[in-house]
Amino acid sequence: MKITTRYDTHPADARGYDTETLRDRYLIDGIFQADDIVLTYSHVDRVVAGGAMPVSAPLALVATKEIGSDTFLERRELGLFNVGGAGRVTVDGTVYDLETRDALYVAMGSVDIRFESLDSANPAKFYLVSTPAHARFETMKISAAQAKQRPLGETATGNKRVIYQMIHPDVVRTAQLVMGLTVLENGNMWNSMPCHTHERRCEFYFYFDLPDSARLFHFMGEPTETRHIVVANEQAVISPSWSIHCGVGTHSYSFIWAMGGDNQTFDDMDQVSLASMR
Ligand SMILES: O=C[C@H](O)[C@@H](O)CC(=O)C(=O)O
Ligand SMILES: [Zn+2]
Repeated sequence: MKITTRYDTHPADARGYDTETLRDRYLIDGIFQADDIVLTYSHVDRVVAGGAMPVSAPLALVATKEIGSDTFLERRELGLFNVGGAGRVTVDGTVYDLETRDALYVAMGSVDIRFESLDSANPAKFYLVSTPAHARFETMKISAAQAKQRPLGETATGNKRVIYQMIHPDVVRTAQLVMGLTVLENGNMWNSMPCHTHERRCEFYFYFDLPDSARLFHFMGEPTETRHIVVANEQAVISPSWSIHCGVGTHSYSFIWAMGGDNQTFDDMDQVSLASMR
């Protein structure tokens, strides 16, 4: 298991970042490495995000010095989505089989968490997001069919998509974590446009279903100081609470969003008018 630390930034400091510094601070690359768990410990709401890709043998989630407790979930909760082949997650002996796009919420206090692939020729890829928690709720598997679906956008504006709210207060109780999947309809390229901020919560965007030859331009920054990061398939972007988060691809794609912070009120975004953006 590998874990890398990222620190938080003041919006006024981020204005002066060049491309390399922006990528170093906000882009998470190398999420899926065969037979390894690769994590980023962010000081943005202490979110830990990354991937587990078991191929030849099961992988176990263990605590590191960064986590600061005896077990990874002693004072944390975990949300995960399978974006690869059929996979299995075992939580303290209970087995959860996850097809691609199925999600699992793992409760605080769970001790023994193992990831495995059902077919090593088509390995599972588990995208993981963990936030601090101080109360235990129930571990629960959530399939895309169980999600609260929110169709949004239209073809004329290139943003026709369905938001699947999966780890969401209407579906499963959590301490703070909220997660879901957004799928763009083929031929639609814009996500989260018109865009928004929410100072009450940070957000992490993990982009996938993007062909290797395609790229996505993820926009971030204060609404009047926008910057962009060029993103490839299976990369993630850290969005501090002060930043917009939206993007346009050279091909349609999907992404998993995850939020942590003061509330779980999905619809309290501060909408940004296009005319005010710079
Ligand atoms: O605060 C909410 C999050 O940014 C996402 O739910 C937005 C999103 O998936 C979209 O508009 O496509
Ligand atoms: Zn948002």
